[in-house]
Amino acid sequence: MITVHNLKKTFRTRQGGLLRGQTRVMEAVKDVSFSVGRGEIVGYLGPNGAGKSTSIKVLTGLLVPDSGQVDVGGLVPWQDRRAHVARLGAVFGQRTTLWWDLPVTESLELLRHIYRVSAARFRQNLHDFTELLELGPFLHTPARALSLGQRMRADLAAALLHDPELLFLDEPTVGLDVVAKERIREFIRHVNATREVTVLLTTHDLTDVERLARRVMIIDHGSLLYDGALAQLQVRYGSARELVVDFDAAPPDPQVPGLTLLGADGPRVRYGFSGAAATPIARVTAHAPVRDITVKEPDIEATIRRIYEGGLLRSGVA
Ligand SMILES: Nc1ncnc2c1ncn2[C@@H]1O[C@H](COP(=O)(O)OP(=O)(O)OP(=O)(O)O)[C@@H](O)[C@H]1O
Repeated sequence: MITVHNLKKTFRTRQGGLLRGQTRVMEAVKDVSFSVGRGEIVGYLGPNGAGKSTSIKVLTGLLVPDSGQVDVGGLVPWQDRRAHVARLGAVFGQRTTLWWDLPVTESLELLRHIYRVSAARFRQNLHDFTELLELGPFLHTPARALSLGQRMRADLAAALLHDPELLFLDEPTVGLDVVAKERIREFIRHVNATREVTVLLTTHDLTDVERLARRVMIIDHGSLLYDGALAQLQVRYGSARELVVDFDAAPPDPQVPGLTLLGADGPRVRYGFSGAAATPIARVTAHAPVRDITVKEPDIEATIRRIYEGGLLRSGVA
């Protein structure tokens, strides 16, 4: 569906202040290559200023790269803009594509004309999305009067009305409460599964990624640092699993062979380990009488933070 090869995009800006007049060159995307198959959901992650929006803008045809090849379903986005745009949808959590003063239905009706969606197809999609996203109660409300959650649901319907093959989602759950977030994610999963829509998801909410994407790409300073399975990221770069043990009494020597001692606080001792928990648990219970044991899984948020902070993978794409 998407093939990107050696993509490079540089911005040149005139400096102000002391450096007035000098040109600053910012390599927003340095040398990025990846491909995404039809029907995949891929999380596209990176800290602020990493190069995500720039690469997405190239993929949507809004920006022309300095060099590199991009193919989206057989088209070059910035060359075949009209045909390309007809096949993609986008939702930006931070802003709406709906007309601010128009009732939602009228915005959808306008989009139907812009995208030349047949009347029958429009009726069917509107019916499906109204049901799935529960749009009914606010279809006749102007966008400006919608709650954030309602606005996001209406925007999703608007983005999918013309049956795009590819959907760009930029912070689709930002600012929503947990229930509203889950609803949006459920809908995205549904359209991906039933319509085979390919989804590129940019978000700072890692729960979105965990719930939706099996694959993640991580970009920083314009270079792709990781492209692979989310689960593999945890195995390779996550911190160890943790065993929290409550002994009957504080053990005189909390060290247990084969386990990494992380900390001891009276009878509660924490150990790090990798792999299955059975052996570490057996070792601990053989060490001293135990009252309770819990296994704490490594936190994806912490893993990604470590990658951003330490440039853990900077040596190349994993
Ligand atoms: N039009 C532009 N002119 C000059 N510099 C730009 C322009 N657009 C982006 N940049 C710079 O390119 C770099 C990458 O920006 P980009 O917007 O792609 O990052 P991002 O990963 O999307 O960040 P965020 O998560 O904050 O949206 C940044 O240093 C940014 O300042």
